[in-house]
Amino acid sequence: MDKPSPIIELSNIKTRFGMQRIHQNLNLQVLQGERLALVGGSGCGKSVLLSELALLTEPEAGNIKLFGQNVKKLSTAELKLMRTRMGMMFQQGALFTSLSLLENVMLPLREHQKLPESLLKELAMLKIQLVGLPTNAAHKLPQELSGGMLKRAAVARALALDPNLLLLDEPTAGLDPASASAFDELILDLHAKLDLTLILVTHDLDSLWRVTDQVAFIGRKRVLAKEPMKTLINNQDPDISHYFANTRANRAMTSQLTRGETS
Ligand SMILES: Nc1ncnc2c1ncn2[C@@H]1O[C@H](COP(=O)(O)OP(=O)(O)OP(=O)(O)O)[C@@H](O)[C@H]1O
Repeated sequence: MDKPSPIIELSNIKTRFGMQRIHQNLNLQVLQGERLALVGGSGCGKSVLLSELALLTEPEAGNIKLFGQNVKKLSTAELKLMRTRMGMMFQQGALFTSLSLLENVMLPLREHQKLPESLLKELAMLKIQLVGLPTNAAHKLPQELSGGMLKRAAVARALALDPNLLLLDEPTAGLDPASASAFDELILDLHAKLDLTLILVTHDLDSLWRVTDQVAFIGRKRVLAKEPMKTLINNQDPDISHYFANTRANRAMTSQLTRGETS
């Protein structure tokens, strides 16, 4: 089998807000099909990096290559097309509260695909079912859904345009352990069914063990390591070992050992 090609190549990314330097010469490569988490201490710039990858914000300097193309060289129309190849799930779901779940999922379809209304509805319903939501949830408003359902709804919207790359910002934050675990299984299932590359920002150690095959650790304003959880946990870099040296990490490792490894 051919070696997977890089879907993301970040080189020498520099980001700052005013005097605050966030990334300094950050490099990262993500291969097609990977299930990668971005981890690191609070405020190290994980969400900012995710929004740069989603082309929502621009770094101060450096190169971003997505799907083999340098984004700086793309026209406005090409950038718009590239955005449709990425689905982003925001931390708070970011659904429009005045629209039903169905209408929320139809929004990106309506914007990008000139299709009859009935077909748009049908496509949106398929996405709602794909994320394991009951069809009767489609006509509910976001505030009528539970936390776990809201997360699934946000994923349904992120998948509306059949993206190749799915970006998830703290997908299990705020969920109870059973819902978080069910959400991890959903992500794994979608990855397998839809041939996706996944990038998730998470502090959830159970998700790190269960969902990812690679973890990029951000510290000292750059990527200090990119490796599977089982080697990262033993990485001797002081920032990495400090991050994992707590009881929650040990608890997750124990639970991983008892659940068996994913791959
Ligand atoms: N639009 C902005 N303007 C100014 N500062 C910002 C902006 N967005 C983020 N920051 C700052 O950049 C830093 C990195 O933020 P980011 O949200 O990426 O951190 P994070 O690693 O995701 O943290 P956490 O794990 O706590 O969510 C923080 O200090 C944050 O306050």
